[in-house]
Amino acid sequence: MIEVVRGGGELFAIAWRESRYRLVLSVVLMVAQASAMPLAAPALAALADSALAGDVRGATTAAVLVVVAVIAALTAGHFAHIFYFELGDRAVPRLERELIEMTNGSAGLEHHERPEYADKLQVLRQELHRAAWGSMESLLNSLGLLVAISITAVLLARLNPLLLLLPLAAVPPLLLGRRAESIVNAARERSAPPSRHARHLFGLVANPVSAKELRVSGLESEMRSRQRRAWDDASEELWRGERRAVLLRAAGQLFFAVAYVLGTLLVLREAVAGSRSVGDVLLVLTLASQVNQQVTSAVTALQEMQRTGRVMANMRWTRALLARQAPPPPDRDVPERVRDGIELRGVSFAYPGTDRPVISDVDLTLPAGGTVAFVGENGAGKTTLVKLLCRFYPATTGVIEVDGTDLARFPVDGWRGRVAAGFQDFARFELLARESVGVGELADVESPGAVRDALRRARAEDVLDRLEDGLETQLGKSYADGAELSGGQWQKLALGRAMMRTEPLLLVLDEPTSALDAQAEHRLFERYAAGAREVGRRTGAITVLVSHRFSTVRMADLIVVVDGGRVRERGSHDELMAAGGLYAELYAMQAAAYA
Ligand SMILES: Nc1ncnc2c1ncn2[C@@H]1O[C@H](COP(=O)(O)OP(=O)(O)OP(=O)(O)O)[C@@H](O)[C@H]1O
Repeated sequence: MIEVVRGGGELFAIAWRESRYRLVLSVVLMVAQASAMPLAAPALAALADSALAGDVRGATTAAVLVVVAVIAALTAGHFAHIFYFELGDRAVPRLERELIEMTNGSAGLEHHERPEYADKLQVLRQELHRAAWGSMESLLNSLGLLVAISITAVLLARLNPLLLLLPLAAVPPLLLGRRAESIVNAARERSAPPSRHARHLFGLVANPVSAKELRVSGLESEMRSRQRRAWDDASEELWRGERRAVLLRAAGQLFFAVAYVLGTLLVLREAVAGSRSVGDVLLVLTLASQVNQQVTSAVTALQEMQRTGRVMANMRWTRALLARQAPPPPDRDVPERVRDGIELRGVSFAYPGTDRPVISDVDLTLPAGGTVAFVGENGAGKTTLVKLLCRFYPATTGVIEVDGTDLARFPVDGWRGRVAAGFQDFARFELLARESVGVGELADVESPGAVRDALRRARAEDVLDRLEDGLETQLGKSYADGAELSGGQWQKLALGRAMMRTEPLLLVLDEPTSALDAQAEHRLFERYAAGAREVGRRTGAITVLVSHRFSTVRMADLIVVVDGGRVRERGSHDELMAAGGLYAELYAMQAAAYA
């Protein structure tokens, strides 16, 4: 209940900030609508009694009041709708903006690793529109209902205090309604993982990129049946919750129906005994049926408000999670150049939500101006080391220092502004080709010269030759006239993007050329290494290269062999070959495979 009140209050505050006059008008009109019907009941009773007594004047006045009340009940809500619809419409983008800013504007990627974050985000995505705007309606409805219930209670109490039990009979349906809602909520959260899995499988089956693999491996029907099973699991979970909820709500309504009949009989008995008028019987019949209506609306409004409460609570949870993740306030400026190097001391790391360390006790120096290659088998921890260097996550223990200063003391944005990176799982920006590359350094996105230079450094100019309008070609299948590129071409553009920063302190190339053939990669890195040394002389920039191809790796100044999250060997190619360890073994194996 506290969550409902808190969520309602937060929504009210958003509406107040968005437009005060719309909020005030909505409240006034909704209250007018809600109180009109209970007020029409005594007017109707007076009409009946006056008519029976032959009092034409009294009957006419009462009839006018009834008409006015009915007109207000029929129209005020519609006018209110105009205003609160706009309020809801404004609240949605406001909440969406906050959600986008929270999830994308945070410093790290930690939250993306948490399953409970994924679950809450899914609920938020599904419910945000409905909650923001449906709840604006139910918030105002609830206010109106509160007024209507109060008027009804006073009128009933004047007839017979026992009738006050009638609104009280609304409590069990309310409680059962709440219970039903939490059952549905729990079912929804339980169904989120299988439903996410089903969506993922649907994406795989529908995606042209995976379509090739699925067909070659004959996986289509297996994927379809898995997708169906996951969907069935999610639906079954939801339906089970919904069925239980419906039964609980029906039981609550039945309870109220019995109370309604008893209440009516109470006044009818007094009327038969002559102590009550026909108008009184009419009054109780009308009011009691309204109480029923009010209860149903209150339950619905409460359910809707619970949804709002949950959305707002999820927003608070996400806000708090991201606030916990916020890095400590920076107290050092990012240096203009790296003098000595980057040093990892006793660095260990486990992904958030897991306790298995994937990096253990790493002590490593990446010398300024040098090219360092990380090699090792799949899952060894190479990419994780790169992510730590980019400050996507803080190390669980240990410290990473740049020239003796803890990396965590620099502003995250400042550090990232001096990191250039190309990843194996690169993004495909379906923009103009110039923008798709240029966003690597936003300040130069409008400069065709800077973009061409970056593409040259990435040896990716040839991609432009195939584009009708060169740099100004729209890319991507989402556009009718968009040019679709091959995987290798997209990757070359991503590499060009990584080359947009001309003065990085750290350049990370995490298998950014896996879609290229080994020779192309080798040539690219030869040329690149020469350029990197040049930049290295100027800014002390360190290049970190992750590759499985030893022909590329061997040209690095320092090769680090990562194995099971630990540094197993380090040295130049010649030193490691002479040592005859894991590197020499892997090198020989690959050389034999290519021979
Ligand atoms: N987001 C994540 N959450 C939990 N564990 C992860 C996550 N990403 C990677 N891991 C685990 O961390 C370990 C190291 O993975 P990492 O991607 O760093 O290896 P890698 O050496 O780069 O492998 P590859 O050569 O296949 O790219 C693996 O056991 C992997 O399962």
